[in-house]
Amino acid sequence: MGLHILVINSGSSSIKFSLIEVNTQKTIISGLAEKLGLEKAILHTKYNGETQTIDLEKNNHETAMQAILKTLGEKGLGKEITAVGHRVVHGGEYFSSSTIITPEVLKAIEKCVPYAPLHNPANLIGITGALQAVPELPQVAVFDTAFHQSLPQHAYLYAVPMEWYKEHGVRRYGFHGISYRFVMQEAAKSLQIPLENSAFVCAHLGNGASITAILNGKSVDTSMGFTPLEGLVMGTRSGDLDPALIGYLSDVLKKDAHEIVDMLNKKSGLLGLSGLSNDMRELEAASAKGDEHAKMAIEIFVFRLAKYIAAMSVSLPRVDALIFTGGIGENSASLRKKVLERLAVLGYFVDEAANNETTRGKSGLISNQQSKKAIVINTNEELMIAMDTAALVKS
Ligand SMILES: Nc1ncnc2c1ncn2[C@@H]1O[C@H](COP(=O)(O)OP(=O)(O)O)[C@@H](O)[C@H]1O
Ligand SMILES: CC(=O)OP(=O)(O)O
Ligand SMILES: [Mg+2]
Repeated sequence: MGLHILVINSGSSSIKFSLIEVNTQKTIISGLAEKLGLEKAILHTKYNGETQTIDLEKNNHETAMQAILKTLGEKGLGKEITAVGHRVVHGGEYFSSSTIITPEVLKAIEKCVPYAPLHNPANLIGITGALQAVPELPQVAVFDTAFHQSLPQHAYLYAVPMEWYKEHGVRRYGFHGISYRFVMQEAAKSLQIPLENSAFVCAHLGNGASITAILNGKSVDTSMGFTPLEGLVMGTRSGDLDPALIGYLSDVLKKDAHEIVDMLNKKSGLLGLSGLSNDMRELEAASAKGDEHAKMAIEIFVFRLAKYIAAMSVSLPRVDALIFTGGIGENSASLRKKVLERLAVLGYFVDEAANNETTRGKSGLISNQQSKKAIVINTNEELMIAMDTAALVKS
């Protein structure tokens, strides 16, 4: 019997889980506990092609973790778990790779809470919930930031007083590293390029969106910064803007800086522009029906992304391939086409047939013979977490 890893991605109001058999890379069972902290928390489970939904007795993360483990137990899967792997969003400068969770590791993750007040507290609750529920199992933390610890100083420092970096950790950290690590390996395999001698620009376009320049398997530049707010236009996040806006808006809206930042995180991006939705699928449907705001939101998303692809190209000596991943990158053929059209100046040209609707959700090249290579790669953050966890537990 191979190693079975329970992967936990604990967010502020949800816990996503999957049980992964590492040797076969199969997901045996997966699910989502949602509406935690709200009125009626529920747990959805997908097993053997069937979906089951149950109400949770209490609406907190501990109850959700217990319910997840109980469900695994009822299906006879509880005893098979070898270890638990957790996604942790912010590891600061403490972690450049995944690590077995010890009391010291927990303390370091706690120290990063002020850097990621939306994410790290939820990650910690997921970890403590699992430690309470299955104290006998090894637990591993896999960080979104770790992959970007290879950033050179010129890419991670902001042009602000140096004391801010030295005393307060003000720098660009970068995120989505779990996805980038998985996707670059898959891209190298698919293009038959050795990873140690490769140069990729990789766009991870999900609800959160970022882009990274990857040289020889290492991050050398990335669009997200001190927090996951910087860079591209996202579902509900603004991405880049003039920081002077925070002072101005604080005055005219009579809100403090934290409230403004909260609105930049939760009420901006595609949602703010369209006034309709943070969801690209819904915006594409609305745009097709003539909704001008949805159309504009998509255009701004595409424009910023194309600009960033150009910028990231400058961080590399050459570009072997442009990679699209994440829910939008993997599924939206029309968005990829719009982006490549803006990149003709860099030598990218779409292959209409390869990039058509029937290739939705599939990995593969989408550029034509004359073009520099552009490729879609499906990400799998859960599998990456499971593989890291298995490797640490084995060693
Ligand atoms: N067929 C599709 N066409 C366009 N956008 C899609 C499609 N499928 C998923 N998406 C978009 O992908 C985004 C979610 O990406 P995903 O990577 O699943 O999110 P998360 O960051 O929450 O993991 C949403 O904006 C969703 O609308
Ligand atoms: C770090 C981050 O932005 O994560 P997500 O895309 O899951 O929101
Ligand atoms: Mg995501």
